[in-house]
Amino acid sequence: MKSMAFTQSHVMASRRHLPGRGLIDVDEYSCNPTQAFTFYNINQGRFQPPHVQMVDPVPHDAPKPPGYTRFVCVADTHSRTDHLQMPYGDVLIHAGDFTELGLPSEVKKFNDWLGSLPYEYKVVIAGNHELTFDHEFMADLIKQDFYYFPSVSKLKPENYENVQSLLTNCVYLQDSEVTVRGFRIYGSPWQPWFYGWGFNLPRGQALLDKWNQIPEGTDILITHGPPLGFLDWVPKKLQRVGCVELLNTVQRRIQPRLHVFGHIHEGYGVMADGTTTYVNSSVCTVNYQPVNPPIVIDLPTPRNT
Ligand SMILES: Nc1nc2c(ncn2[C@@H]2O[C@H](COP(=O)(O)O)[C@@H](O)[C@H]2O)c(=O)[nH]1
Ligand SMILES: [Mn+2]
Ligand SMILES: [Mn+2]
Repeated sequence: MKSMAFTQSHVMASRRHLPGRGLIDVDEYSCNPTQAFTFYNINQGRFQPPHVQMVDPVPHDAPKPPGYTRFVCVADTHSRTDHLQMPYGDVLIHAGDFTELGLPSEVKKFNDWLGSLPYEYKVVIAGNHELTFDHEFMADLIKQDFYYFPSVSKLKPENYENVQSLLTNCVYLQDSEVTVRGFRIYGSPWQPWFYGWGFNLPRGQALLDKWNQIPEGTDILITHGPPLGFLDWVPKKLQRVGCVELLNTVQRRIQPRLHVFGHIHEGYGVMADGTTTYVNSSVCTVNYQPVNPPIVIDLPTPRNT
């Protein structure tokens, strides 16, 4: 795919030509995303240029155009922010996996880092590594005889029950929304089951039930995992692992301007489909080295703000 310079006018022009928005059903290829990608690519050209393109992110030193809001997107920092160079911007978005295990000490360290950053707004969701944020996961964990996560298992409930309250330096979203600078931003931590971490759900109806909670009119969607076909390739397995129902929800119902995620560290980068810009902002590589720079995206600020 060839790279293009991202312009919002390109997006606005293409948005008008999309088919009507509809209710999403479970996809027939839901449980096999690699097969889904192949089928939809060959039969529908769904992931092909000219609509689908790689995008060059905005250089960190580029001046912000007048009337725009600058978003600085990160994910998968995994408690490794000490040497991260953060660019200028208005709104920080963190798309989950800010810790290794969701230990309160890690959450406090992350919150201190957030407090040191100058952004006007900081919007954060959890990922599968924020184990203590998933109450059902924690309830199951403490019932088990064999503990997969010993340092988490030995936490006392009173030390993690209100772990969200440690995030005093950001807006934390969990299947919820916030409006900043006129942008409606919705965040959700869920991703397809993979080795029983936090916020894991089976592919199909269970995940679709979560995506059905995303309100129409959402401008910016933050999820931890990618949708099918956008920055979701796992080279070591030769697999696409994005969520098919998330793709259908994004393209056919929500059509946000921006979708920010992480989780698949190998997929770091930016793509667009003519309506939505997709950002995999994983800072860590697959070997958990925090070397990928934050991704900057400029969007025109809604006029009535
Ligand atoms: N084959 C799959 N690999 C996956 C999936 N989800 C994650 N991964 C791999 O793990 C790393 C890191 O993820 P993390 O959540 O532990 O930080 C990711 O980069 C992939 O290599 C999956 O569903 N299928
Ligand atoms: Mn991660
Ligand atoms: Mn993850």
